[in-house]
Amino acid sequence: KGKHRLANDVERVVQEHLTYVREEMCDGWDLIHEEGKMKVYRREVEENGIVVDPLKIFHSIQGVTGHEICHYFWEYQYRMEWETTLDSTKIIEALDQDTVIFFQMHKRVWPTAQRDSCFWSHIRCISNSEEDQPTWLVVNYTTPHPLAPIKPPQVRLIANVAMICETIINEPPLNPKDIKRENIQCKLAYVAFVNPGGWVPSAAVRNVAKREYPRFLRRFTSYVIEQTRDKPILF
Ligand SMILES: O=S(=O)(CCO)c1ccc(-c2ccc(C3CCCC3)c([C@@H]3C[C@@H]3c3ccccn3)c2)cc1
Repeated sequence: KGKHRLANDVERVVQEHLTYVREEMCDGWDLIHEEGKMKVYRREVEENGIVVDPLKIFHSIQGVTGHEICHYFWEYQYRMEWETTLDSTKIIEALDQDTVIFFQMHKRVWPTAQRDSCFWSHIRCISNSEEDQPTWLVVNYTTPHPLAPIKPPQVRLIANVAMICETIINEPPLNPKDIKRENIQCKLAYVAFVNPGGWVPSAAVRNVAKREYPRFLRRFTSYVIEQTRDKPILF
């Protein structure tokens, strides 16, 4: 199938994330939260008085693959089962079998006005040298759309989010068919650049972010572990 109208944007943003995720975590990033294997980093950034702190979370999940994490993160039908911060989500356009456009209504976070979001969501497998497992990623990137008009008082979020996953196979058995879930783990990097799209009290949005991102990742990864427990491994 030919290239869709946003194919070049998707390519550019995916490459940016792939370059950026490997960036050293020293300069200017504060470790703001740690629980188990999850490390949450943040940089404090304000644009015109609006908090737009970039956020980076590194996590390692036992028993699931990067493909499985990305599958449940990207697929529409599971979203309301793990996303607790949404009032609604729907696909308003499919650009190809790996790229769709979502429109979402986010639950209101007092005292801020209600947010909505419209973003293309792209899933991709990047097979590097054949001996390792491939890298799977999902990118969610804000885009305007005629079916998602801005409707004040709702405020449009500006989000650029990536979930980038590697699959590690510990002590691979001779026959790949014998790989068990206790031999695999997913190492993920989650990057979120979210601009609330309108004024919010800095302290409020920083507290919400500090609480909600780890909670969302905890809940999402537990959901994937549950969903995949008795299923064949999806590499
Ligand atoms: O990973 S995703 O692409 C999953 C797609 O469903 C994604 C995750 C989170 C957001 C998000 C949306 C709104 C808000 C705020 C801004 C002012 C008032 C609400 C926040 C702030 C950071 C805090 C936050 C973090 C996580 C969850 C909810 N709240 C984040 C958007 C997309």
